[in-house]
Parts: sequence; structure tokens; C-alpha cells
Amino acid sequence: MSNLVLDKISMRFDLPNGSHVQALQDVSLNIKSGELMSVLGPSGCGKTTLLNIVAGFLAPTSGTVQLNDHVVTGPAQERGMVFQKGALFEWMDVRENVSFGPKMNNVAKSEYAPKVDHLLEVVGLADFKDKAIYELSGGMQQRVALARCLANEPDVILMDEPLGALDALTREKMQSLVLDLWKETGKTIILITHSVEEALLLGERLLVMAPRPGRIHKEYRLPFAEMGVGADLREVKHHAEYNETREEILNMIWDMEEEIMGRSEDAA
Ligand SMILES: Nc1ncnc2c1ncn2[C@@H]1O[C@H](COP(=O)(O)OP(=O)(O)OP(=O)(O)O)[C@@H](O)[C@H]1O
Repeated sequence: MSNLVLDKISMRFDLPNGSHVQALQDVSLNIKSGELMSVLGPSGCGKTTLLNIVAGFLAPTSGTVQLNDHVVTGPAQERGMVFQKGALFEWMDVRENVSFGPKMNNVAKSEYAPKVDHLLEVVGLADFKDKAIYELSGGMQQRVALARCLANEPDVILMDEPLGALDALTREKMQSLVLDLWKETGKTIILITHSVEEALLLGERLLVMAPRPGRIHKEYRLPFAEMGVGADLREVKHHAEYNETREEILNMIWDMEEEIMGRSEDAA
């Protein structure tokens, strides 16, 4: 079991002009192995900072992240990251991109090659193995990024707006793919998104964060991710509870943004 435990994470950025930003304050979370959690919140509420701390790219000012009973002190294979875009190696073909992690870890080619082929089939790129990255659409590139992350066999997959740069239809297809991968692999997934709809569809736990200081505002436990596995996501969106929760969260984030704007007008 790979429980991920965040204990009172705070992050303060000291700025050159002597002021500071309290990006996160006392964020505590216990995420069970195999949970799918989406994170929403107005711009600047610390979503990316939180993900970067879990990834080990940033050390928190105080608090700890623990995975599998050890404290996270830096990046490691057990925590894979999928970015919005631009993280693929343009000079390698699709198969080489996905093989990169196991190759760097000195895994024998006879061992990783069949796994890479399987992953490329799972993400629907079996016929594109030898293509260069620039030959692929944005959606296909994100499929490669997902397969590359999975090839490292992480316990936890961290996604920072992974579908944010895609057109609406491709995004919808990729949302289904994320749900299928979640079910097939049983991985723990934390996904940041700016889309309330996406957070509802891709979060059996949905965290709404609030800014200044960045903190957890409200948490939901939702049935839609489970309902959406192998199903038509548009059907899920017709569910009455889906629409009620969507309205509630939209109003919540609207109010937070109004408050932020009010505060900056006061300061001006
Ligand atoms: N390296 C840094 N130095 C100074 N301030 C930072 C740094 N990184 C983030 N911040 C500040 O910390 C706060 C949280 O930023 P973060 O990027 O985590 O928010 P976010 O919720 O992901 O925002 P967005 O939705 O716009 O991506 C913001 O006020 C941001 O300006």
C-alpha cells in the first residue's frame, strides 16, 4: 500500500523586495493507494506548488510528505509527473520517449521493450511507435507523456493541467483515457485542473483550494469517476448530483475570485 501523507505543509516564498508570498499554509492530506484526486481552485491558490512539493521538486518551508512510510526529500521514480506540454524529447521517436526511463534505470531491453509496446497499445499509439514527436497531434503527445510516465512504474502519478492545452473533443477522449488508465493500473493519481467539469469527472476526491494563504477550502467525495470508467462521459454529465455539485463549486470559486479582486482593488 502506498499511502501518501501530507502533514502540515507550508510554503513561503521570500521575494527580493523583502515581502513574501504564503503559497501554502498547513495543508494536510492522507491519500490512499489507488485514489484519484482532482484539485481545483482560483489562480494562485498554490495548486502547482503543492504538486511540486509532492514531486520533490520543491522542499516545503515546513511540514513533510511521506510515501510508503518514508519522507520525500527529492524527485524519485515512485512519483511520476505529467505536465501540460513540452516535456517530451523532440529528438527521439515515440518508442524511445516511452523507453527512456527504464533505459536510464539500466532495465534490460528484453524486459522493458514488451512493456513499452503494451503501454503504447493501451494509450492507442501502437501504430505510431516510430513517429517523431513533431508528427503527432497535441492529444497524441499527451498520450506519449502518459505512457512515458507509466513506463517508470510510479506509485503516484502527478498531473499538472495535463489536458489543458487540448481542444474540447480531444480533451473529452483523454479524460476517458485517464479514467481507463486509473482503473487498469490502480495507480494513485493527483490531477490539477482549471476546469470544474474535469475535476468532477476525474476526481473520486475533489479538493477545492483557497488562496492567500493557499489552503484546503472544501473536499468532496464523488461517484462520477467510478461511473465514468468505460462509459460515455456525456451521460455522466446528465446526472442531477453532477450538475448540483458543479453549480456549487462554480459559485464557490466565483466568490473567491470576487474576494481576491476586491482585495486588490482595496490595495490599489
Ligand atoms: N518561485 C516562486 N517565487 C515566488 N512566488 C511564487 C513562486 N512560485 C509560486 N509563487 C507564488 O505562490 C502562489 C501560488 O502559486 P502556484 O503557481 O502554486 O498557484 P496555482 O494555484 O498553481 O496557480 P495557477 O492556477 O495560476 O497555475 C502565487 O501567488 C505565486 O505567485
